[in-house]
Formats: sequence, C-alpha cells, structure tokens
Amino acid sequence: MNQSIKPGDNPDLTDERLSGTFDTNAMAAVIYGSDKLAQRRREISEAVSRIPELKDSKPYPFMTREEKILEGSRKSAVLNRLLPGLIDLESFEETVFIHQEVIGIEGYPLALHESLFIPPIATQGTDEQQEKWLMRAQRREIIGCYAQTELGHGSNLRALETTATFDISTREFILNSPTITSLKWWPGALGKSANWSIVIANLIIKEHNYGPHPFMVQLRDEKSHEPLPGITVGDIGPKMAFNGADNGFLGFKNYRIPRENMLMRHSKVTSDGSYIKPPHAKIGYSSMVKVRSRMAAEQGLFLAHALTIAVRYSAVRRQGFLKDKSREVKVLDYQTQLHRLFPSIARAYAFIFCGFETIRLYDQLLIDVQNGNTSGMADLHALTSGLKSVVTYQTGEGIEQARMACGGHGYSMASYISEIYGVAIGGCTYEGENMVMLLQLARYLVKSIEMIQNGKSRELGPMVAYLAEKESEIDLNLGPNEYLKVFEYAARNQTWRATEKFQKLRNSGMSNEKAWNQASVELTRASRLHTRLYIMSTFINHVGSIVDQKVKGVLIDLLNVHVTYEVMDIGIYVQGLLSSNQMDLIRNQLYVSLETIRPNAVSLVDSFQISDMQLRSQVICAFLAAWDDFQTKHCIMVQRTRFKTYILQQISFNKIKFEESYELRYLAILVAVSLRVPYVNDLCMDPRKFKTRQMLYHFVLGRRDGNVYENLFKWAKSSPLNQTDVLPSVTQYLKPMMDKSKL
Ligand SMILES: Cc1cc2nc3c(=O)[nH]c(=O)nc-3n(C[C@H](O)[C@H](O)[C@H](O)COP(=O)(O)OP(=O)(O)OC[C@H]3O[C@@H](n4cnc5c(N)ncnc54)[C@H](O)[C@@H]3O)c2cc1C
Repeated sequence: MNQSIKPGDNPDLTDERLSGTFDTNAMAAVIYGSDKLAQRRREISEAVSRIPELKDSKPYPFMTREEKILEGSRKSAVLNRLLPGLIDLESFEETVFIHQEVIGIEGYPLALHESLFIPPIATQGTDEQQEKWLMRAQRREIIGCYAQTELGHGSNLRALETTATFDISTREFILNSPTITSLKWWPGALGKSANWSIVIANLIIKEHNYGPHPFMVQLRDEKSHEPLPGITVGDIGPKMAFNGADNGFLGFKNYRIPRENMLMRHSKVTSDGSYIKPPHAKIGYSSMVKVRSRMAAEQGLFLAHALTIAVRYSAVRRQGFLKDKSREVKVLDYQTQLHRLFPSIARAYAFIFCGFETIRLYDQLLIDVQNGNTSGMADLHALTSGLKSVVTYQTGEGIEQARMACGGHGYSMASYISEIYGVAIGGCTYEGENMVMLLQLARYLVKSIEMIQNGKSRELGPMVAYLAEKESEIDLNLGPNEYLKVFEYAARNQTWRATEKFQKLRNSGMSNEKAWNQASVELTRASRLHTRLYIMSTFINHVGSIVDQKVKGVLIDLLNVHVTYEVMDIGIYVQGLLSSNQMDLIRNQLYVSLETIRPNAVSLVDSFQISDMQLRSQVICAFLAAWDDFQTKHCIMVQRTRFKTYILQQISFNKIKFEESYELRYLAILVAVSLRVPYVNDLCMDPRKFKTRQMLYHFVLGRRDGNVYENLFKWAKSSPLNQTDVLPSVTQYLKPMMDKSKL
C-alpha cells in the first residue's frame, strides 16, 4: 500500500502508486532503521507544516545570499524556541531531520555547530571542559564552528601553519597566523555568525612542535559580536552552492587563550609545560570518523531527493510512442530511463543502509575507546575514508543522471536538482578530499597485504580477511552472494596488483614516496573496489535481516538490480574470472531486474518520505506565512484554519487568480476584508502599492501530487523578471541600441 495517494493527484502518478506491491510506511521503517523513527519523521513533518513561522518567506532561488543567511538564522532562532515541543532533544536523528525539513539543504549559520563544534567538545574535552562549554553550546548560548583548513593547506594536516605557543610564565597559549597562507579558510559559520571556534593549531612548547591540536577559542565579544582584539575574521564570498552558510577566514595576532582551552581528554599540557601523549596516534581523528560515518547516510538521502524528483516526473512526463500509438508513453517506460535511474535508486538504498551500519560501528568504537581498547580505530578510519569517497562520488553521478533524466526541466531551478547536486558534491571535498581519502585507505590495504606476505593472515581485521583467500567456484544462478564473490575477486586482485606494483618500484631503488606516487592510480582503484565490496555486502546482509516479506521481496528485486549493475560496471576487473557467456547472463539479468522493479518505482522513492517542503514544492504555505505575518503586524486574530479554508475556496472558485501579480500581504488583506476582520478597512490600502512581485511557487518538478505543468507555468510567472513587461535593461541599453541601428 502506498500511503501517498490523495484526491486531486495526477492520475499517472496515482496509477504508479496503485501498482506498488508493498506498504511504503513499512519500507520507510526499514530505510530509517526503526518504525519509531520513520513515524517520528512523519509526525515532525506534519507538525512543521502547521507552523507558518517555519515556512520559507520566499523561494530560495529568488533570494540573495544575504537573504538566505538571514532566512537560515531566522528559522534557526524560531526552531531553537520551538524545538522542545517538536522533537526529542536527545535524538540526533530528529534534530538533523527537523533542520533539513525546515531549512533545507543550502546550509545555515548553525549547521556546523551541531556537526563539527559540539562533537569534538563531547569526545575530546575533559569532564571539566564539557561542564564549561557543552551545555552552553547545546543551549545555543554560544555559536561555534570548526577551523582547520588554511588558505594554503588543507589535505596535508602536517603543513598547517597556525601556531599555539605555550607561555609557561602566564600558563597561556599564544595563537598566531604567521603568513597569508596560514589564514584559516573555509570553515562554515565562521564568516559572520560564530562567536567561538575549535581551532586546529600546531602546539609549540619550548620551541618543540608537537603537531596539530584542538583549541577552544572565543572569536567575538559575546555582547557586541565584534571580533576580539588580535582576531581578523570575515566571509570568503559566494560558492558553487551552500550559499545559506557563511564560510569564513580567520587570522590571529598574538591572541592569548588560557591553558585550559586546549581540548585535553587525550593529549595534555600540564601547567609546567610537560606534554602527555594520547594513548593512540589517531585518537584525535574520532570526530572526523564520526562525521564521515554519517556522510554515507546523508549522501544517500541527497541522492534520494534527486531520484524522488526524477522518478515522479518521469511517471507523468509523456514523450514518443511504444506500442500504443494513441497516447504518448511515460518516459519511465523507456529501458534507457530505467537504466539511468534504477541502479541509482539501489545505490541510494545501499548508501543509507551502509551509513546506519557504519554509525553503529562508530558507536561501538566509542564504547571500546572509552574502555581503553583502540584496536578498531585504524579499521574504521580506513573504512570511513573509502566510504566517504565512493559514496560522495557516486551520489554526484546519480544526481547528475537524475537531472538529465528530467530533460530540459531538469536544468531549470524549478527542479531543485542543480542545488541538490551543488550541495552534495561539496562532500567530495570537505571532510577529506576524495582522492586523498582513497589513498589513506590504500595504505591500510597495502599494510594488510604485507601482513599476508609475512605470514600474519590470521591477524587481519574481518573487513580485509578476503584478501588472503583463494578464488572459489562461482555460480551466478545462486543469487547475490555469488556476485559478492565476483567483487571480492576484483578487489583482491586489484589490491595485490597495486601493492606489488608499489613494492616493485620501491625495490628498484625508488624512494618510498615516489614509488607510492607512481602506483597511486592503481592504489585508488583498489580502494574503490574494496569500498564497493563493503557497500554490496552490507546491502545483502541488511536485506537478509528484514522481517516484512513484501518489503523484503521488493528489496531483493532492488538488490538484483544492484549486484548485476555493479558487476557490469567493473567488467574490466573480472575479465580473468568470468567468461563472455557469464557476462551476457549478468547483462540480461540486469535488464530483467529493471523490468521487475518497474511497477514499484514510484513507491520506492515515495518510501524515502521526503516531503514537498524538503523538495521545496509547497504553495499554500506561503499564503499562511503571509497571513501570520499580517496578523502579527496588525494584532488581528482570525483562526488560521478559517483563513486556509477561505483561501482554498477562493482558489477553487477561481476568485483568486495566481496569474495576477499581487503581493502576498495584499492577498492577506483582501481575505481579511472578506472575513470582515475588525480594523482592516482602515488598513486596506491601494493594491497597486503591493503589486510588486508574486512569490508563491517553489521547486515544482518532484511534487507529491505530480501536477507539474500548471505549477511550472506558475513558477515561471512568479519570476521577478515577469513583474514588468519592459525591463530597464531594454529601456537603457537594448532599445537605444536598436533605435540607433535603424537606417
Ligand atoms: C563546502 C565546504 C565546506 C567546508 N567546511 C570546512 C569547515 O567547516 N572547516 C574546515 O576546516 N574546512 C572546511 N572546508 C575545507 C575542506 O576541508 C578542504 O577544502 C579539504 O580538506 C581539501 O583540502 P584543500 O582544499 O586544501 O585541497 P587540496 O589538498 O589542495 O587538493 C587539491 C588537489 O590536490 C590533490 N592532492 C592533495 N594532496 C594529495 C596527495 N597527498 N596525493 C595525491 N593528491 C593530492 C587532491 O586530490 C586535489 O585533487 C570546507 C570545504 C568545502 C568545499
């Protein structure tokens, strides 16, 4: 049963939903890991939709950067006030979800506060430090960011130039940015919003450099919000996407902070200037590991956003003919369209499952570390490096395919896909540049091969044990686990090949670094295959554990799309293993799987339960927001439900014409007059005064109701360019030019 069916929907989309064979709420429970969380998402979505203050005040594409930042800040402040009544404040998932629902994906000034400022305090701060800052941060008494990257240095942490020199006489650290390239550059929220930051700087004690360490640094005065003396800070300007966030720059000149401001749960500096090492070299990376663990699920959801739009639209878009010449077919019926979209649906599911599994592994690791066992750190660090890299790259690919699958309308901002793409692919760079991450995983893989070569196969971690195994017989008719063996073969072969290349170069007398560089493309290929193997095996295990038989049946079909597509995609690496007959078998199996999943396509994307608000395709809420705004301004209280009913009636009786360029406030006044609201007649001014622009329509292509064309037309009409017929660009330049050119 597909719970999305509603009266007034596009009949093509309703047909698709009726052909679904499973309960979309049950599938949502599988996607989000529990029935409770899926249910909570729906409840939060519903609650948010009833709060006008949380609506967009106008469509994001028509906002300037300053307006986006203002809007994100406004909503953050409203949310901070309303959150206790809307979500369980202890739940990270609910917190993330409500922010995404309300603010969307374009970034906002507090985004980094939750994900990169609070977690390091919680994991790297001592109990006293947590006491001092954690509650303040959680209450949002202070706003924080995370400043690591510098203008001249990002991937190579060891080259960071910012210094924190310990002054034994005052027991303070003195922060300095010695060069232009040492300016911190890129941290989100740093530019204008944050007043505190975690700053990564080289710890210097008695002229000895102990390398990068985290420090809690106050940047701005808590009363005036002015930068404190010794601090230079500002915004780095517009970006490809994420323009709702104020990424910034930061420099220090002899800026002093107390010794207690170094986060000292792991490494410590005593008051006499002695340095105490952490128990594990990579322990400081645990917050990075956490963020990367979450990235797979987060990116899977970005892909899910784009696919929801593309699949729904493909089910209502008709173009050309197949058998029946009396009516054009849905583009979703073309095999090329299925091939373009369905493997990505499978990946989105796989990424989300993988993301939640990796978060579980991280939570376990945290317990182990707290009990003094850091042995799993290297494994998880390597795994999350590869996962982050493969998932962000393939998400970008999938979103771009989704855009192209929507033809011309996919290129319009009305689809929202370009924004999703811009935001998602930022993930290829932040939290560790992808290629650099793959090389980090490669080091781990090479070490694993060296252990096998040295007869220590038994000591390998469970995720790399397959590297020591021999090939086994493969019978593709036996299902997904056999495809997994194909992937194991490819990953094992490539890892051995790349390692041996590196070793051969090194043994020929080349330096370690040069040999590594010359083998690096092959090494990154090994890392990708290893990671894709992990993704596939997690997908298979997850499907195996599902109880609801209808949901499980559909996910087995989706898994078949996944395994066949992925093996076809790595054909070059399995040439020695599979015959051309076996490759043909896989290819044909893929086409069969695409057809099998076809009736469930819309239900599969509906199951992500991404609301029209997240897809930015709502209309009526803009009226409601205007109405509340109007009520507040003029102290008029009329029930919102009454107003809503009235507006809906007016629309259905065609009395309010969207085509007319009324500004929302004017519409609100019209309604107020009609409802005989006291005092309104006095306020009812000349309508022309309000005839500025119409801002009713948000992103429309992926709407739940599938009513795309009428809303695309309304979207176009709402463009500020259409609020006047003759633009100044014409009167000032084009018209005089044409006039001058007349003979
Ligand atoms: C949207 C966004 C938000 C961000 N937010 C933050 C934030 O909040 N806080 C913060 O501190 N930073 C932030 N950053 C910065 C980000 O973490 C860095 O940009 C990232 O780590 C990459 O570093 P880089 O820019 O120096 O790239 P570079 O390292 O200069 O990479 C350039 C190229 O060199 C290659 N390369 C580099 N080293 C190697 C190597 N060893 N071997 C092979 N190839 C190599 C890379 O693969 C890449 O192709 C953000 C960045 C973005 C885009």
